[in-house]
Amino acid sequence: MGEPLLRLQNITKRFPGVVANDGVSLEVYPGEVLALLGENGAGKSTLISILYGLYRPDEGEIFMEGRPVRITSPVNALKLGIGLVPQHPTLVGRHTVAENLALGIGTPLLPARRIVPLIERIAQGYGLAIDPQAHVHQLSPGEKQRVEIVRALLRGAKVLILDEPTSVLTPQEAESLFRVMRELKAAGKSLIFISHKLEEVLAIADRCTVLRRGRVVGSLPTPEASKTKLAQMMVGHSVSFERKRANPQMGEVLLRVEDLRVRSGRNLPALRGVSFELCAGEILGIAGVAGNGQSELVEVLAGLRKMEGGMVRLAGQPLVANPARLFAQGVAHIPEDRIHMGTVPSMSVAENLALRSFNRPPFTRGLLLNPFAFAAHAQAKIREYAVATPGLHTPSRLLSGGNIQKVILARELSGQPRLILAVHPTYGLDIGATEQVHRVLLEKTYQGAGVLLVSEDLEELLSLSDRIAVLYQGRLRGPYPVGQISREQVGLLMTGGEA
Ligand SMILES: Nc1ncnc2c1ncn2[C@@H]1O[C@H](COP(=O)(O)OP(=O)(O)OP(=O)(O)O)[C@@H](O)[C@H]1O
Repeated sequence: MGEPLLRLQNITKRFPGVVANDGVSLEVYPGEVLALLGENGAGKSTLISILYGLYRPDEGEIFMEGRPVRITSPVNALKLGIGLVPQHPTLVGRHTVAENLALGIGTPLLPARRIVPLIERIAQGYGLAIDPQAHVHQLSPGEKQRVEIVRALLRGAKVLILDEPTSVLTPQEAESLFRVMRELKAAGKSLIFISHKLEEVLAIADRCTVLRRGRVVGSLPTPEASKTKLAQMMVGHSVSFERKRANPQMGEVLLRVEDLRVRSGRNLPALRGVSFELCAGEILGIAGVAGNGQSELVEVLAGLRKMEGGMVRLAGQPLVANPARLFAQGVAHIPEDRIHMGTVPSMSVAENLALRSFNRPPFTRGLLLNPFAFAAHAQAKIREYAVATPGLHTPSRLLSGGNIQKVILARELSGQPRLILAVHPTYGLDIGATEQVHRVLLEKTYQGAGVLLVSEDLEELLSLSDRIAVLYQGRLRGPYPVGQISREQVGLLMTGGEA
């Protein structure tokens, strides 16, 4: 394969209480897609942050085209030819694509019009469909991602790091991203691809490197890999991939939504007359590209947003728009913005785990808080949900994304919720944690809870839901029983097409 384009040798990065990267060595060759896999907290983001100049390693060396380099900042990383396509685009919404790409290109005053031909050349060369004159706020998640790819290429990236790039894409958009990735490969670029979705990894990667607890547990060429083998390497034991739903026991109608109309934060119509029912014991999947009314729907049901019109009944009673009362009535909410809405980042893991019930026994003793109860509760939940944390008193902002999600799940799903509003409940979770969340959600339905599952992950929706509905521009299509609609049909409805 010749000389690697990028080589890491014995990279170690320590944080208080954890070794996030422990002697990591890996290499990426020109024209290769390397998948980087690992459980939550395995050290993937830390490694990327080192490559992109956000963190400095404590030990180890990095070589670019055979020469040792020190990556001191993102600007420096780009100069060396390392570009990052972030999970959440960092573009300025009110500017055009060309204006965004002209920003920070090294010559800050490059006029946007001079950059248009450059953008067009790159876009055409790699099959990236983007319009340089479009305003960024009008773009879909897939289009924004393409702009980020062009930005990295425009600045001369030879190695492109794609951090969970398909998590916000429809199946059709993901396919077109893969076509672009193949073009980039053919042009000799190296790609580092991070994903928890093993089907994708097998479809696009040339080699897979698996991290566990900060160490490389192995690298293998994709033709020698399988889902079972990779999962085994990641979690250290075997994992099953069967369709998970069996014998739903549906009860009475639990939630009835009639002609619901809601305005968004920007006072635009977000839901334009949505009606559906959800039964006790049922999982109703809501598919859709982000921004089509999903957030507003869940916020209304969680008591966080006012309705403009229509009716919502929970167990026959009109819904009271008060989050604390709804929680007391058994409505659990796994929010979309888990860091800001789901946790208090500066509070400890133990405190975050008790946030919903800290003012009740056993957490109170008379007028005082009982620290032993907090600790005992936290220890039990950390064990049950396998939260990787240096300790009970670690502020939750220091946990990896997946582990913050586990803290929220552990808190919201304890007790006996009747209605679970689960928004992307496994977003960013590794396969082991995903399995566990799925198991808990299924268990809750067997105990009679109804689940509204909002997800962008079609595999998840199809493997868990009993029925699936699609939100597109504030209108609901379906619900359809899950056996009667294919993955491709859901994908088409998500982009406004006909199934
Ligand atoms: N700034 C920090 N301070 C302290 N600990 C940190 C910091 N950043 C990461 N860690 C810890 O380092 C370990 C590796 O985390 P990292 O975010 O790299 O994992 P990851 O593989 O990207 O996980 P995920 O899939 O959940 O994003 C975790 O135990 C995490 O809690």
